[in-house]
Amino acid sequence: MSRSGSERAAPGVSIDVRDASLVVPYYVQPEKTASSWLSTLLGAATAVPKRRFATLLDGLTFSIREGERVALIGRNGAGKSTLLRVLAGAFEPTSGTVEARGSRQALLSIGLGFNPEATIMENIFLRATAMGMPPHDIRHLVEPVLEFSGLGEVANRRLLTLSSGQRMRLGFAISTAIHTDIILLDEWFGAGDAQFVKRARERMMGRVEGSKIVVVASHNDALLKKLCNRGLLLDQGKVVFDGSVDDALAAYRKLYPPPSSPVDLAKKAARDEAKAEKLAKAAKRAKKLAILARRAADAAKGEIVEAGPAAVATGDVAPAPAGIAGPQGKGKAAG
Ligand SMILES: Nc1ncnc2c1ncn2[C@@H]1O[C@H](COP(=O)(O)OP(=O)(O)OP(=O)(O)O)[C@@H](O)[C@H]1O
Repeated sequence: MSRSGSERAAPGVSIDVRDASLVVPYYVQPEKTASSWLSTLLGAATAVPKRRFATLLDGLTFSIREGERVALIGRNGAGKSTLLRVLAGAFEPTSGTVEARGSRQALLSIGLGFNPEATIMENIFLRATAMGMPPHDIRHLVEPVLEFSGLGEVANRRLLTLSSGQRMRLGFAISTAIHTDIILLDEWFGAGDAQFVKRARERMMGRVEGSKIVVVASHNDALLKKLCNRGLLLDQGKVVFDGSVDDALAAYRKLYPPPSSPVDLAKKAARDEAKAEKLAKAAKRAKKLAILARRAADAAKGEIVEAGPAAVATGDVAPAPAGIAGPQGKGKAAG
């Protein structure tokens, strides 16, 4: 790793993670082989699930300072979203510490924290309260949120009457309505109609530019290169590389080489076929040479060879004369 996690904390906006781990319990059904649907049903109803523990984050230590825009890189299940949740304060690490200085805003799950029975207006209040905003600030937030989400006309309808795209708009509008020092983003999303997506992107870029620390988890290399100036590579809940985005992406590709494209696969198949053809030709030539060599050896011993030159020329193995069986060159014709 090219950066040390033991730098001293500087004043200002920062995130310090020290030996943080997150271990969670989960339950698994015991494996059973049932002989009939009835025993399958009974087994499922009576089996006691077993408790296991999963280490989602494993002894992470790093610091993020003002001006840093960190890309979280890693394959599916590496722990990126879990780490973002820990950085956002939604999950407490089971050991170690996470200290964040500065106001934080996380865009993790846009629809999280909504009450489907409450109206859109009420949901704006609920969500903004959950984000820690004082009531007098929330009042100023309502109009801009309704305007940005384009839901002003239906502000008094219950949330459950909205489409999923409309809910996403509302969630996005609320989450990005305020400026914070630290912004935590999970994947770049593109839901909604093209016009909204364009506005959402513009707003997001504005928020990213106006934030002092940005942490973004994404599988979009181009986006990460554009947004970030530091890359953390996660693998199985551990930070396995910390450095520039380009170097982190290169380390990721080294760890998990990308699968070949269909074009590459077709080219490789053609190369393999040509190689196999070459090998077959070489084997045929070797066979001919072996026959010629054997004949020469037989001739030298003064024996009669029972194969015509045409057969040898076409590459076929010289047949034994009819009625006489046995391996070639073993003196079948001599008797
Ligand atoms: N509540 C849970 N109980 C047990 N395992 C969990 C739980 N939540 C997540 N996991 C596991 O933790 C691991 C990390 O998940 P996480 O969502 O952080 O990965 P990720 O890097 O964000 O993946 P992706 O790129 O797919 O979004 C996964 O193996 C996942 O199955």
